[in-house]
Amino acid sequence: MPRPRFHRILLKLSGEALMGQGQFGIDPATVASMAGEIAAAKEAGHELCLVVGGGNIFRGIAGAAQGFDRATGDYMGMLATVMNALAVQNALEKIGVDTRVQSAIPMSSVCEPYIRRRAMRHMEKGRIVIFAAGTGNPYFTTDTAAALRAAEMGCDALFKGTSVDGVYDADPKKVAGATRYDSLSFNRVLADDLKVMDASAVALCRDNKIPIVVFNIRQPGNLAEVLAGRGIATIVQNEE
Ligand SMILES: Nc1ncnc2c1ncn2[C@@H]1O[C@H](COP(=O)(O)OP(=O)(O)OP(=O)(O)O)[C@@H](O)[C@H]1O
Ligand SMILES: O=c1ccn([C@@H]2O[C@H](COP(=O)(O)O)[C@@H](O)[C@H]2O)c(=O)[nH]1
Repeated sequence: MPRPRFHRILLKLSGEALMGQGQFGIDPATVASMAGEIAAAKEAGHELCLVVGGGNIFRGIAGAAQGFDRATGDYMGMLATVMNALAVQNALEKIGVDTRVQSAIPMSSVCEPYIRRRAMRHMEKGRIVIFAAGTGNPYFTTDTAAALRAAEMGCDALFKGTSVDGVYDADPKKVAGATRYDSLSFNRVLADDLKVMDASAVALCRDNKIPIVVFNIRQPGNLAEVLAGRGIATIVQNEE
């Protein structure tokens, strides 16, 4: 069954997707190619805002495992998302797309602070707003930031662009033969503890009736396909 098309979307880009074939950091060619796909989505008439992850640089939980204080590690992770946001902004502006980066941790010499009404105005003017520094709070992730900003911006859906092509009944990177869902309910994701996204993000989308579309952003051309309601992806939504 074709999935619905959505007009205003929040696109969550996993930090890992920016690594390309590398194991760490930012691959400029990968970021440029993603920017091209985002620009095409805008050309196709979608209103877009972005949340960028930081897993290609630093995750607080990994830092804690190495002996960092968890909250300090989380702040380091949030700063990593700012670097990624600037890289995506740079790539978009190189191809003529008007953007603004807004950070949940104010850093006025680098980018705008997050101001909801200002972000809305940017979107009305056709700019792509890139939300950086997650929620600004430790013990959260950029998935929750994506759900929060999607609700605040009145988005019709949250598209999670990641390194797997949907939600499976178990982590497909760990369990051979895991089965992919085409669609499933928020409550099923939570009840089965499916870890493709953290529970707080899923609950926030459920409570605000924002469908989540999980798809593989690493596959060239996939963003356009999935936005058009085609291609391989999983839609998570409320039961009818
Ligand atoms: N049931 C499941 N279905 C699909 N993927 C799952 C599932 N359980 C765990 N995963 C894992 O979830 C990950 C998707 O999250 P992702 O890697 O995009 O992390 P992120 O924290 O959102 O981004 P970042 O790379 O910025 O940290 C995949 O790597 C996948 O292996
Ligand atoms: O609201 C937030 C968002 C993120 N963090 C920290 O940043 C890293 C990177 O984000 P990912 O979602 O893993 O890509 C995350 O591991 C946290 O350490 C945060 O503290 N608060």
